[in-house]
Amino acid sequence: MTDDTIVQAAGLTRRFGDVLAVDDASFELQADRIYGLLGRNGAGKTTLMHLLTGQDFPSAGALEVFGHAPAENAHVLQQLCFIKESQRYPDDFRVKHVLRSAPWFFENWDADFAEQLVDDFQLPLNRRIKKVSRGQLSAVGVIVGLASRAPLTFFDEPYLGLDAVARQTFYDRLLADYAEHPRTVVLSTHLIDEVADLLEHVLVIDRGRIILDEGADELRESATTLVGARATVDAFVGARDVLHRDGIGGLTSVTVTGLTAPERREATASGIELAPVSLQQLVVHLTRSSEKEFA
Ligand SMILES: Nc1ncnc2c1ncn2[C@@H]1O[C@H](COP(=O)(O)OP(=O)(O)OP(=O)(O)O)[C@@H](O)[C@H]1O
Repeated sequence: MTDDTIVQAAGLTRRFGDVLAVDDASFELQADRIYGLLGRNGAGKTTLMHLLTGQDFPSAGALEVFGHAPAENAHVLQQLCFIKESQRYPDDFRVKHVLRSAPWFFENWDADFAEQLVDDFQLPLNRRIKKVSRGQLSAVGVIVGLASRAPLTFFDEPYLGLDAVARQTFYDRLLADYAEHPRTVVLSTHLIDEVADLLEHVLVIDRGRIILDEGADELRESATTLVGARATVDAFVGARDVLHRDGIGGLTSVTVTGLTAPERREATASGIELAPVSLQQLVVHLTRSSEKEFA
């Protein structure tokens, strides 16, 4: 733990009957960093965020957010913002009412920034929330999440219904605003490649367990795909840890972890091509190999 640690989870567990939605998770979140919380459907992402935002209680384990258990703790909760797709609003609320009430909940609320974002996303301020399109509803969430400037902001798959242009606007505004107003952002998403450049740290959860907790740069450098003649590649790979293997005819492509600089030179010298592995590929490989372990 460092002075910058704002979340500390040790053995955090949430059980629903015989389902371990979060299973013995131990990790920390640091101040002023953008995290990706990645995992397959049902992996436990939303449950973990519910625990971190005090909307649910752990079955076991210890959890501190800004130094305290988050549930029913006003001091902690006022520093959090949780944006989720299923957000409910009062029946008669219009878009403008959501934005007008936001300053009651978020002390860092920036109304000018919110107004600019309304323009960016072309939101109809006077329309009833019940009548806005799915994408517009997501945009309302994105605007609240950004303009609240909460010290710890969670976006749980915020993009549903947003088209590609609007998603890019979200990523651009998030990055620009984060540079001026650093805070901690946790982004849960399936669109890993789209957000890969945004993320500074990645947590991968699989069947409730944290199977990866690493800096995005280290992660990108941690695996390489070797492409070349099958015999040459196989000879080079030897007994290495293989994440993925693919091939067609005499050509093969093998993804391995942990290549040193001299090993990379050696591979290139023997005619093997080295290709980077995208974050998405890496997460897919990792969750697949963890599936095999369970099998
Ligand atoms: N209230 C609940 N009662 C029973 N089981 C639950 C409950 N909430 C979640 N679960 C189960 O816990 C597991 C984790 O669910 P969770 O919603 O956290 O996953 P997720 O990673 O957010 O999935 P997705 O990407 O599909 O949204 C799933 O197996 C889910 O069915």
